[in-house]
Amino acid sequence: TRTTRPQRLLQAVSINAVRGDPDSVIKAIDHFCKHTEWAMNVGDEKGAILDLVVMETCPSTVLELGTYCGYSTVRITRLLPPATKLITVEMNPEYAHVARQVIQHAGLQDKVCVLEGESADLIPKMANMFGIQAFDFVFLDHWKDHYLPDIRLLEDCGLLAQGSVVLADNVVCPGAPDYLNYVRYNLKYSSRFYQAHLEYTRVLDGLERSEYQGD
Ligand SMILES: Nc1ncnc2c1ncn2[C@@H]1O[C@H](/C=C/CNC(=O)c2cc([N+](=O)[O-])cc(O)c2O)[C@@H](O)[C@H]1O
Ligand SMILES: [Mg+2]
Repeated sequence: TRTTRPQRLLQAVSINAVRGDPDSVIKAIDHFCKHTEWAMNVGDEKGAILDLVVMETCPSTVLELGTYCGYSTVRITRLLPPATKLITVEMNPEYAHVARQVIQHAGLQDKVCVLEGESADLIPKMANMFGIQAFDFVFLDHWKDHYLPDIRLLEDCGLLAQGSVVLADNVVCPGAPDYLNYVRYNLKYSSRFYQAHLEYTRVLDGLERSEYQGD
């Protein structure tokens, strides 16, 4: 049977990227998506904004929803100090398997936990599973209609604290209007928009950074 896009992306990484070198993994995926086959990774332009927000946040605990092939997982984790942990949630077992191999190729497997399952099922279990209080940084890049229910679930589970930063991909394209409305017109968040383009295209898109103001 034909290979899947994630499998073809992984093959490009294993052929073109240097083992243990996260930047070469990122470059190999961006090259694959620009010259061979588009894939829904956050990409290089929005990825540079993601890098800046991660670096200014200096998070100790990180959550990502929607691992896909692990591109943004590698982007974020390569910037984290040794003691930190990143939890990334992926409901598709085949994508999770590809992501684990991409993360391993980057040499970042010891700093990442790829959790297989649906975010709504796993979020309520995280505090106990990992002995954490709150997430310092959350990256939303899963189904766009899950952004709003999942940020509310994170609040209800006490997994956001004052200063927690939530960064959401694709708030213009494909868009997450209910989520945007919630974080922009709600005193619990201080929100700002970073204009950019949809990965590997000239279509307008952007990221929304929302800082939790505390209960
Ligand atoms: N509730 C949940 N729990 C766990 N994993 C979940 C989940 N919902 C979705 N996922 C996973 O997250 C990824 C989906 C991403 C949707 N992005 C997109 O649909 C998307 C589309 C475009 N686009 O169309 O141009 C551009 C982009 O940057 C995009 O992120 C898939 O790997 C999927 O299995
Ligand atoms: Mg995205």
